[in-house]
Amino acid sequence: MPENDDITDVWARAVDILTESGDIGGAQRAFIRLTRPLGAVDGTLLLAVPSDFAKDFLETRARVALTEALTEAFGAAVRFAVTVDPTLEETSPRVPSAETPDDAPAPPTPQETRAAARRASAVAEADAARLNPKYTFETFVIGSSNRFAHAAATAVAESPARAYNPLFIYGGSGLGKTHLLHAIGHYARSLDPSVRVRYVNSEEFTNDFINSIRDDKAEAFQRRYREVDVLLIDDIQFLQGKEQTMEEFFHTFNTLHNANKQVVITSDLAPKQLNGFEDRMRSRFEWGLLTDVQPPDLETRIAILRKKANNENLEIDDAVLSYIASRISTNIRELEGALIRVTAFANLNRQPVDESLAVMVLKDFITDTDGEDITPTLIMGQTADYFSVSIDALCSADRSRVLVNARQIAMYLCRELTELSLPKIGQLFGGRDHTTVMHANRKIREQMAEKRSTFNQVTELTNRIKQKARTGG
Ligand SMILES: Nc1ncnc2c1ncn2[C@@H]1O[C@H](COP(=O)(O)OP(=O)(O)OP(=O)(O)O)[C@@H](O)[C@H]1O
Repeated sequence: MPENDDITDVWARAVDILTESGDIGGAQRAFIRLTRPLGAVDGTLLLAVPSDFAKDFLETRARVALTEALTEAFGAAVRFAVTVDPTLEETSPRVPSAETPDDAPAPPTPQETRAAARRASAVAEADAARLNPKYTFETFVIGSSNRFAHAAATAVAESPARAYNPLFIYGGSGLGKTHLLHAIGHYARSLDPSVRVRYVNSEEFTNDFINSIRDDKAEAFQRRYREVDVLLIDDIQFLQGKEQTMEEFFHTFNTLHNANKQVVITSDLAPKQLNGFEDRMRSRFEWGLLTDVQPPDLETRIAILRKKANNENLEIDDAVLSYIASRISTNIRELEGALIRVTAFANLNRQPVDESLAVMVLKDFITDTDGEDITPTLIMGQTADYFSVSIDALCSADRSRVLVNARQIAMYLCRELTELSLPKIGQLFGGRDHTTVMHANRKIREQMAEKRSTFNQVTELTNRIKQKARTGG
């Protein structure tokens, strides 16, 4: 986080990124223009807006897009908190006034910044949970493959630290572990808004820990993870081999557990199979409840697709959903990817989504993936080639239109075709934050349904990548 002096510059950059992304509509930009950055406290940027209405807008409709833009502008994960300052309405240069430059708001004094920090700290608390609004129990489909994990997750959210502690959920990629973690956080907070929840992927935890040592901020780091009621830690397997971080996590875990605070952990493997973890750590993972998630059966896959379609207001025949569900069986992320492609194609061509269209669109997408070895290097190499750019440029900070598009497509394909986590993908693309990858992913999904060129680029590249992987690269 830069010094407060630089905050105005970085804020201006974030506003540019946000505007360029097209995520915020014309009328809504007024809210952004009225927003003033006040300063930074503990990784949280404090923003002031003139009304509750504007605050509500930033915190709900604009939350994801703004967080992503800020993170990109700062070059590190950033949260924001919003405070209402009615005097901004009069002082904001809504109508630029060349004659009265003195009307421009004066930069806040240190006292004002501190006061705003105090006012905003409650908001920052809510922000710190970092939960994806889409991953709730309402959007989670229950089937025999995840019934037990779902029940355990609900029990933990209803009575943190009193049902099972820790709750350890394990299973293959794309089977809903992250979704369940976030759902626990949402539900626990809906039952008791004062519950302090924090979600973190173990790779972010590692980076945060390393940065805290570098910046001599160990205390703030410990506060972040120890002063919570529910700690949700995703993909614990990534701590493997990171001795110091593991040690830190061990103490975090003990502190929370001793203080009767809930810990929920996910992993790709059961504790016993987690190599590179000390026995004392593995045995703690088994103190509470272990539960796995399995690949969903056909009925559950169809139900998941139906729910996704309903949530997106898409009208799709059951025959189409059955067809997609019958062809993709192991990974729910891939199942969603197939649905997106089919509906994007139908939308672009103004055609109804029927089975023959699904068969046609997915003919290359659904291939026997056995033996395929799709690596991020392969994806980056093929994407760079396709757009006639270099891999270095893909990973650089260059934000020219061609590169932004190529980079976002490559990130999207890494997410869809490999099992890499969001932070890992961000790291591969020049040390970007995981929210940048999330943004790219969403952007390309949306663009595929709106721009034929994007749809074609993604389809063509997927085919090339799968082809290369099949023939051994
Ligand atoms: N039972 C379910 N109902 C609805 N959607 C689901 C369900 N299970 C998974 N999904 C969706 O599938 C996608 C992948 O799930 P998620 O990211 O939670 O998987 P994961 O097990 O954490 O994978 P990874 O180990 O790769 O991080 C998400 O979009 C999620 O919403």
